[in-house]
Amino acid sequence: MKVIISGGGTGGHIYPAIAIASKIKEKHPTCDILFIGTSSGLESDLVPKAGYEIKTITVSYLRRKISLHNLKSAGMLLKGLWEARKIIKDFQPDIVIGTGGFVCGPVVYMASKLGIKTLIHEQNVFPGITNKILGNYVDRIAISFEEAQKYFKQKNKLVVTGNPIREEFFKITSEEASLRYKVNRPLVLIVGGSGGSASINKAVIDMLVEHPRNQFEVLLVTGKRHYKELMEKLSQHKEVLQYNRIIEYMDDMPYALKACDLIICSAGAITITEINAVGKPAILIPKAYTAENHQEYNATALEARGAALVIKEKDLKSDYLLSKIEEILNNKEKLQSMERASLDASKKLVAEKIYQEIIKLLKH
Ligand SMILES: CC(=O)N[C@H]1[C@@H](OP(=O)(O)OP(=O)(O)OC[C@H]2O[C@@H](n3ccc(=O)[nH]c3=O)[C@H](O)[C@@H]2O)O[C@H](CO)[C@@H](O)[C@@H]1O
Repeated sequence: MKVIISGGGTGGHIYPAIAIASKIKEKHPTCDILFIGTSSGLESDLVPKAGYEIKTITVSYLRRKISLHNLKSAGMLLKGLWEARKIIKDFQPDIVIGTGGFVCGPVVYMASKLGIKTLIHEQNVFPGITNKILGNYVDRIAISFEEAQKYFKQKNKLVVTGNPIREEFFKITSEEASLRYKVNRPLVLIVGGSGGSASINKAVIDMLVEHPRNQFEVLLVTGKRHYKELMEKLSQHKEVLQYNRIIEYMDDMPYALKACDLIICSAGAITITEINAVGKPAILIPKAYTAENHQEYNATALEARGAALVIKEKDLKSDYLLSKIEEILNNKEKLQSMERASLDASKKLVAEKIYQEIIKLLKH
């Protein structure tokens, strides 16, 4: 069996792609899997680390207005289509899978034009533009939330699977996780998605500068591009680092998430799925600039289930954040009911369901 998987830009598109690849490998150990991404996306780092080969193509995004950039983008799109065609023809896959991000547009489109079976996976309640367009060409559309069905016209192609995440989230025990990350205070993990969030970082740093030593310990993951500047700022506030931990990227998210008592994060769909898998309560701060404001849809869906509290970026102030953290941590009943609701929202066997869809397509 030969499979091409494409998806990239941010972790929210790459980790599901890796989870699908691992499931296929588990079922077919001799299967050949090739990833297609871009050289600038996070995938060129994460995919080889996960043990898979990746080839890169040229991609750009189109802006709404006609501009010099747009003409250049159109040229790059043609180049990307041509490069994708060559890789697909050389590799001869049985199926091509897309997990979102601009890069999977030319790859999955070209595969469908070449008559190869295709499946896309959408992680969010509100679908991304690439997947919405690809919906017209692919054989199957796997979605993660029932609420997403209304945004796709091609009802007969839809299947609700949930978001596939790394197996470790289901396997690690609390004891193993605590050994790695826990101290003698409650642990509050804070992360603004795979790229970090400037507004979350600011509110948290302001909070810690004001209150460096709390009843809880903060483990802040800043995102690589924000780290240096924040650490420079903190050089005058040594006590913040004495009582809390600040890192640029968390390579060990399954352990850190399992070890924490509360997570504060932006509302990326994969992080939310991981939170539910380990049954943690969350404060969600949707990134306001995301396409069609899709993070707010993700966040509200979890809040409606009683597993999260949502703070809009415009309301995010350090004092307010501190009061909400304390309110949740100090109310055992609330904490436990949020934990239960979070676990209840978790979908099981997602990668297996997607794998079964792949097999069905290949049999036809
Ligand atoms: C700004 C933007 O448009 N973000 C989108 C992107 O998010 P983004 O990549 O930020 O989103 P997610 O929160 O969905 O996923 C992040 C992934 O990276 C991992 N991680 C993150 C930080 C870290 O230090 N270590 C680590 O391993 C998380 O565990 C998770 O697996 O794709 C998601 C899925 O389509 C969307 O819902 C998000 O809205």
